[in-house]
Amino acid sequence: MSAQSTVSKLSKSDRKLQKKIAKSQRTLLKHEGIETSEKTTKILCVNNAGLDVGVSYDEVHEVFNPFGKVDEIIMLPKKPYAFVCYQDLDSAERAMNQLNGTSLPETSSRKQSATLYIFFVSKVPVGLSPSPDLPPGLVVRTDFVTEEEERAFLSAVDWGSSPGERSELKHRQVKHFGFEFKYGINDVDADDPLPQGIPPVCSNFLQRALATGHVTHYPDQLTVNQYQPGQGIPSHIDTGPAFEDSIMSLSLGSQVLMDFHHPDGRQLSVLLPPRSLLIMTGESRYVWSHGITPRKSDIVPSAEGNLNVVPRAVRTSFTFRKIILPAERRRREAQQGSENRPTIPVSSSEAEKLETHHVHQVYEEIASHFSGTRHSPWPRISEFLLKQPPGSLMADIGCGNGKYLGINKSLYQIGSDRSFKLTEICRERGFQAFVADVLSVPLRSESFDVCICIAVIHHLSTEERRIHAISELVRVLRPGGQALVYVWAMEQEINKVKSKYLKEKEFDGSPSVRDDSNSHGNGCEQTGEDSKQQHISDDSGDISSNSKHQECDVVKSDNSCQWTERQTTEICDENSHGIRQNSDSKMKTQTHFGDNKQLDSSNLPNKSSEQYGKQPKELVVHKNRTNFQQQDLLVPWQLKGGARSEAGGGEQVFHRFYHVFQRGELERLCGHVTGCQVVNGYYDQGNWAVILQKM
Ligand SMILES: O=C(O)CCC(=O)C(=O)O
Ligand SMILES: [Fe+2]
Repeated sequence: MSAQSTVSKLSKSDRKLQKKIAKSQRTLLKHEGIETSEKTTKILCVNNAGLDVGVSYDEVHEVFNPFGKVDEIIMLPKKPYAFVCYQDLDSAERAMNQLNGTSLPETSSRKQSATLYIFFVSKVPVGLSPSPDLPPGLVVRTDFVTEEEERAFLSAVDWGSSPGERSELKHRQVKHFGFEFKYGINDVDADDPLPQGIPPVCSNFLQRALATGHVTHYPDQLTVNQYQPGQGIPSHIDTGPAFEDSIMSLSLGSQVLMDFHHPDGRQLSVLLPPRSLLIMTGESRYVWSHGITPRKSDIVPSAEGNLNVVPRAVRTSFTFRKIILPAERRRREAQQGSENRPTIPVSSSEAEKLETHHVHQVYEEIASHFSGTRHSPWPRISEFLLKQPPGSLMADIGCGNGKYLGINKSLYQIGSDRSFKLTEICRERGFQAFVADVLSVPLRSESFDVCICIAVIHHLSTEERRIHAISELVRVLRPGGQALVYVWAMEQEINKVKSKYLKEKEFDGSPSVRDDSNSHGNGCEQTGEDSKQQHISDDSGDISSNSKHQECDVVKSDNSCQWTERQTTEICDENSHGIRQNSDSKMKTQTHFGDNKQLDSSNLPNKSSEQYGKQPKELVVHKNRTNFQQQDLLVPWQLKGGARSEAGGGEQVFHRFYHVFQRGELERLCGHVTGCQVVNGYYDQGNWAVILQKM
């Protein structure tokens, strides 16, 4: 019988189901990179059985378990699908045949019934199976110790003795040798060695590890971690100033997938088989964070290319490090302090670099915490929006968490922000938002009646770039259209009246996040301390940092994605240099603004290089709630009250670049942009504002 005649024999409802399944497959392939397998596999991808649909783990188990032994159910935060992994192919096939197209009924957490569309998978999202690539500086040597050595290592650790040297952390058991790693302070005390040094059983192994050439110092500190199946370690970077560069981890007893995250959003999972040695140096040690997602099994491709679910057994890892002695540490810190302090950029490429590190990456990291402190719209901005005639087309360039997108519901409005995570928050709140840089707004010229740009331009680090941003706002406006621009003012005290930003200090004597009324990205709190690389395996009970990565690194849910794409293309100027997210590489935060030709070839004044000559001028860290001492500075943002960075928490203090504006400066910059005029300029609570009109 030909395939054609089989198809024609299908009932109408079967054909409808086939269509729905095919559509579901296409969506998951396009947006999540999940490929359907033609062959039967043990792993089913079940669309509409995910957490995002309001389906629980128990429900999935109850429905799929009757068809055979379920090894693992994997559900990812904010995803509409689940993976059901069976022990054998027959069970997976039976479940597929019986359940495809059936529905889970409505529940209190699910307003509608959920129809299941199921297919076999040959590939699972990044993070669930090992990647062939490794972060730079990372080496994995398989079979580095024999089974006999493995047994000897394991029996050298007496878990029962020496209370104080051993701790039962919520997610694993830990024992230290040489020096205790103190999780409370994320550091070691070099002046307080433990009575027991690295066990002699390790000597032979350590000689061999040094002979690989990847390790430069003989270790003097050992942390033994023991994980039961289902346990893990939160994502972290081992404290930079505490240990030398090379860190080694020997895996014993069980395989595990170790997850690596780059601050730009890339993520990889590395398979660590039992008896393998992992060595982290350079970028993989200092820039990427590593962690283990608490799961009972790992998905590992077999030699034939099938996906296998491999249960985890008890895994014991020996992590060897060399501590940096206090005098050397002080010397390095002093040297680093003078070398690494960012300077005021004198070229476009320096400016890009500074903004990447001290604006874009910071907002990506602090997005949720930042958004949580940004609720109340500023009255004069609301007033401006409410004045716009119904049906006007409004763009909010640098819309943050979208707090101005819902003010005037009679407008057609769209937001853009450089931070992917902030646009995601906008979408969760039901607003349209896309990722774009203010220097290259992918909106058609002369198409908007009104646009606002609140607390954005002060994050640009040269005058050319600030002028260019204003010219982008003017470009998208139709003739007669108006733009409202707000920037942070250098003057925080006018006629002896202090801004709310300064006054906040007097409120309770300490800076806090309760400065929502003074929003616009300025309100922040300070510690006065410089940020440090930190070891954050605090095990304070929160392992959510791991799942957070998965949440934020996968592509947007298909509905919002299609919706946003459609809206963007409708008003997108083909010729503008828009940022597009690269959903294949999942490098959301490393999108660069396109073509800066306009910027470099323009005859705009190059103030920065003239002004500061050839000597690099260091950026100072501003002390929050005080008057500004200079115009270009770094403003600290501290994650507080249990807030964690999106990358898992390592650094708690972030520094954002600001150029605070002097009186008249914003108007002067607008004067460099042709085709517009300033119709109003005013001071509003520590900010300078202008209303520009396109001529
Ligand atoms: O278990 C492992 O392999 C890693 C342990 C680790 O990262 C640590 O203790 O810092
Ligand atoms: Fe570590």
